[in-house]
Amino acid sequence: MKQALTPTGPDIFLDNVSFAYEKEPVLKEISLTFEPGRFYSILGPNGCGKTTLLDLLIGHMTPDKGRVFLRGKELAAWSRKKIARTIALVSQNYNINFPFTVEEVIMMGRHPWIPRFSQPDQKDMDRVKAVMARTGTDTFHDRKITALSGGERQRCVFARALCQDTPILFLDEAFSNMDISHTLRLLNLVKEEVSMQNRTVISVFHDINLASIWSDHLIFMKQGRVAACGPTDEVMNAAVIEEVFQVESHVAYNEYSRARQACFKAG
Ligand SMILES: Nc1ncnc2c1ncn2[C@@H]1O[C@H](COP(=O)(O)OP(=O)(O)OP(=O)(O)O)[C@@H](O)[C@H]1O
Repeated sequence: MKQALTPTGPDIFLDNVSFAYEKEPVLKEISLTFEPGRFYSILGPNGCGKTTLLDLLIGHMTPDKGRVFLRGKELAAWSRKKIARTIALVSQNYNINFPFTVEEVIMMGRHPWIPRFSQPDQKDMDRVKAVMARTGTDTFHDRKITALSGGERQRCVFARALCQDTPILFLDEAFSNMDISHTLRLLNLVKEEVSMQNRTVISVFHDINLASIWSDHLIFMKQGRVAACGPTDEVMNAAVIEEVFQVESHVAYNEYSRARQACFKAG
């Protein structure tokens, strides 16, 4: 996946990145390239560094070694506002404890685009309405976020990120609390955004089979390193799953889902 940097090149490029919170490195010598208009999924065991990787890619933390480039320019040189106009994150940890309404929370996604000391204009309001309709959050738009179920809240946070209208979208276990119907609805929506708007999506998944159906590329991580990465059809196999998760599986192409799927057995 690694390639030379060019102005029209990748959206994100990591060059030999390492990072530690304390003494032990959590990410070790990671080099990756993310091209525009593709859906990437990051998979791997608990604690292998998936969320930490997304945090580095959005500039919440800086690498101890190596460099991160966003659209050809080192991330360290980007302002917070410019990053917010370029990358939206649906975080695993979204604690909203103030009783904002759903509509107010989704409108927060427009903030990087609203000039300082200004109010949202008609365009912002229209955008929020359109996203609420697409995500099914319009049915509870006036309810307090603090009074919603886990899945409803997650849909609301997803809608806020979509409203941010960024070319790059990070999803960190963004569907973990959603039922299958809402998960499929939003994954189809994301896929549409990737193909119609040329958005780049990087999603952390625990469900290998969902990742396989929706992703163009898979990145398997293990103990802070990239264990395997490449086009989904090439890396979605039993040997990789066993190496990364230490579980046996049977992996084969499935006609119905039109993707390679893994089966597991008890015992
Ligand atoms: N703020 C922190 N301070 C110290 N260590 C941390 C901190 N955040 C995460 N870690 C550690 O870094 C490692 C990687 O954590 P990370 O959250 O990136 O894993 P993950 O792959 O996203 O895990 P999961 O699948 O459980 O969400 C873990 O061992 C974790 O305990």
